Amino acid sequence: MPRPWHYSDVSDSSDLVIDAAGIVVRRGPATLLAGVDWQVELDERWVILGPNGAGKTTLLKLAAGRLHPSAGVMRVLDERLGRVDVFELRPRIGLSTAALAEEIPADEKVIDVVRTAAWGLVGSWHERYDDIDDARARDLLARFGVDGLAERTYRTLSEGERKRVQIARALMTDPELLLLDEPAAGLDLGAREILVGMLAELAADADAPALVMVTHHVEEIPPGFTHAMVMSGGGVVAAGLIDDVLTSDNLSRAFGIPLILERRGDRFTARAA
Ligand SMILES: Nc1ncnc2c1ncn2[C@@H]1O[C@H](COP(=O)(O)OP(=O)(O)OP(=O)(O)O)[C@@H](O)[C@H]1O
Repeated sequence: MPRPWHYSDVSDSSDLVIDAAGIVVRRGPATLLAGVDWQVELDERWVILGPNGAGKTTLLKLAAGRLHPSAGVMRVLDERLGRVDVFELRPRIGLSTAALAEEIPADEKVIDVVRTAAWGLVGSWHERYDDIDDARARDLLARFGVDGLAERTYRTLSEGERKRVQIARALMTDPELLLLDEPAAGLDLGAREILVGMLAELAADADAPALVMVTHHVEEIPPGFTHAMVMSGGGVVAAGLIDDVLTSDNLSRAFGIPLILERRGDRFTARAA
């Protein structure tokens, strides 16, 4: 079976990694996204915020090439969804979601959770790995401070350790775009702060892919994130530079209650007004 991609692949894509114009997603009578415009460049780090049901995960699925718009034009890494072979596009995009994590077999070894991404698999089968795969997987685990757990069974890890393994896995194919859906969900305060610190390091790395992170909590926004989108009811309340978009007004509009957003240094907090 040929490998679907090579680490040395050089992309000739432009700096625009996501270009969404007038995106509508309908499911039966429901409109999940109602005319979303969004552009993301290679060196940008985005956070997407919004209440339950706002359409955040739906937008992330589009960006991951796992959903097509009902209307509008969605280009990801210079490829237009609907015209590109998504199986060629997907290895260029790192994705970490709770739904993907649920597919990891409980008895899988941690190193295999990461390595199998090289084959686009979840769960090892009879695939063979080159030394380069093994070294890359171990480097990524080390980057997230979990290399000492490489031979452990995935199910024996704490939630915080699992989340870090999932992000290491999402980076395995050296993607040009990394999409993280609620990476800090369910973590205790210490585990959250460790993860936020690691994502801040990733955000500061000029060689890192473009980053898009969905979260419910402004406290989880890593330092160094440059842009924000606030969503509500399938639409965009505001999108752009983080300082312009993350305001008490925009959050209050999106969540439907008066909120006060405060920034201290490079971190945010929010509470009811
Ligand atoms: N297949 C579907 N058919 C009908 N409605 C759907 C379908 N999938 C999602 N929805 C609805 O679309 C809306 C947006 O869902 P989405 O998961 O994108 O929201 P979200 O902002 O990620 O929410 P959360 O913060 O709760 O994860 C929700 O109201 C959801 O119930």
